[in-house]
Amino acid sequence: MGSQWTKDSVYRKAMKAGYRARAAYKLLEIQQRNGIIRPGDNIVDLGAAPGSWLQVLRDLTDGKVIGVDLNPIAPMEGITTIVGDFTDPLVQERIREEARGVVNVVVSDASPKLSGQKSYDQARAIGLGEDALAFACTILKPGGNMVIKSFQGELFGELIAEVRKHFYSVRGYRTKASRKGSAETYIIAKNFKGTCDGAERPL
Ligand SMILES: C[S@@+](CC[C@H](N)C(=O)[O-])C[C@H]1O[C@@H](n2cnc3c(N)ncnc32)[C@H](O)[C@@H]1O
Repeated sequence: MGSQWTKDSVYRKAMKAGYRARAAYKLLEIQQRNGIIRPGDNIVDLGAAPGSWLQVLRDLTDGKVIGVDLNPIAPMEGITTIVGDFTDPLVQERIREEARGVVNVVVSDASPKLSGQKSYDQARAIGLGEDALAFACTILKPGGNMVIKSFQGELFGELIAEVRKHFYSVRGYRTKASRKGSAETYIIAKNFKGTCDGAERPL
């Protein structure tokens, strides 16, 4: 994960366990506390490289798992990977084709390259969360669940309000595996209403 990821104890634990990144523990905790994934679910993972969430997802479901990232993801048995920008309509079309009809869960751990300028980085991260939500609304099955990586800050409230328009149950959740002092907060959205703000649902 580049130089942002120092070799702290969670990192060392993850490497020992065979995970590709320490982020695996964030998803494991999210699942344990929020039960977003059921066995048999078909899942799309946005911003999936290097692939530790995909490793966790593979163990949680027998359904189809699709990982998408700007960067290549080293091959993983039983996982479909797509290299591309998930906001690109052509990439979205490929995801739809691979999903072949039913997506029960969308998880997004996507984050932009950080510039170090706090408010600029937060605005871009929130924008990416909005993009993930807009896309998820076009592929998720009604009743489906979603996880969106986000950051606390002035725009966080707007994003969570937007998510609430589309899901019956929504909460912010900070994982213990997140770095100390980080504003990182995941939005846990359950029970998709099936509405898409007038946008077409191609599936
Ligand atoms: C924190 S990493 C994800 C770690 C991953 N969950 C794991 O467990 O290995 C964030 C990823 O988001 C990706 N990303 C950012 N914007 C993206 C976009 N528009 N489309 C696809 N991937 C994106 C980055 O390339 C980066 O690999």
